[in-house]
Amino acid sequence: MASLAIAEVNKLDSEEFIEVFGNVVENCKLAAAAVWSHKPFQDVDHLNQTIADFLDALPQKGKEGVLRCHPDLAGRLAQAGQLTTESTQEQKSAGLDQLTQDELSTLTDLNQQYKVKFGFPFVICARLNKKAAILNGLTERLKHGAEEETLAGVEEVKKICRLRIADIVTSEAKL
Ligand SMILES: NC(=O)N[C@H]1NC(=O)NC1=O
Repeated sequence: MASLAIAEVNKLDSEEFIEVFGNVVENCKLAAAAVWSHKPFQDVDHLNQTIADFLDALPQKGKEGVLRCHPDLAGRLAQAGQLTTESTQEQKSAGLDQLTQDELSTLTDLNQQYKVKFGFPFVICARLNKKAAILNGLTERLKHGAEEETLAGVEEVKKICRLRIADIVTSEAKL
């Protein structure tokens, strides 16, 4: 539900901006707090790019920390109904609330192997993937090296972020 024009975004003070954009990177208000100082944003692409630049500029440990702010797909918080509103919708859109017992135990097992190997959770943009693509992606990405996988995870965070921002900011048609 897009409701804010970029001109209105540019008028938000830092507190309001963090309130509105504090979860575009899951559980990471710091990202919103950091990019606020780059306003005015010319358009929604500029806002997206500023967040992407912030994520890219983080050192390896910072990127890992951002990934660690994400809940497991169909994990403990999902089972307990304790995900953020955004994550709840996203996981639902991928069909992760409709897994069979077998699929759930496969996903739980792969998530666990992934965390043991890399030290952070598997992150993928659930709105752009259905459950089969998520299970395949997880199996494939388990074969990666740590640095490669940190970068893959951050690219997924950017996709999640772009879609969340599209729900908040109207994108003006370019004439
Ligand atoms: N672990 C993980 O990928 N979580 C996320 N993915 C997504 O689209 N929303 C999330 O919370």
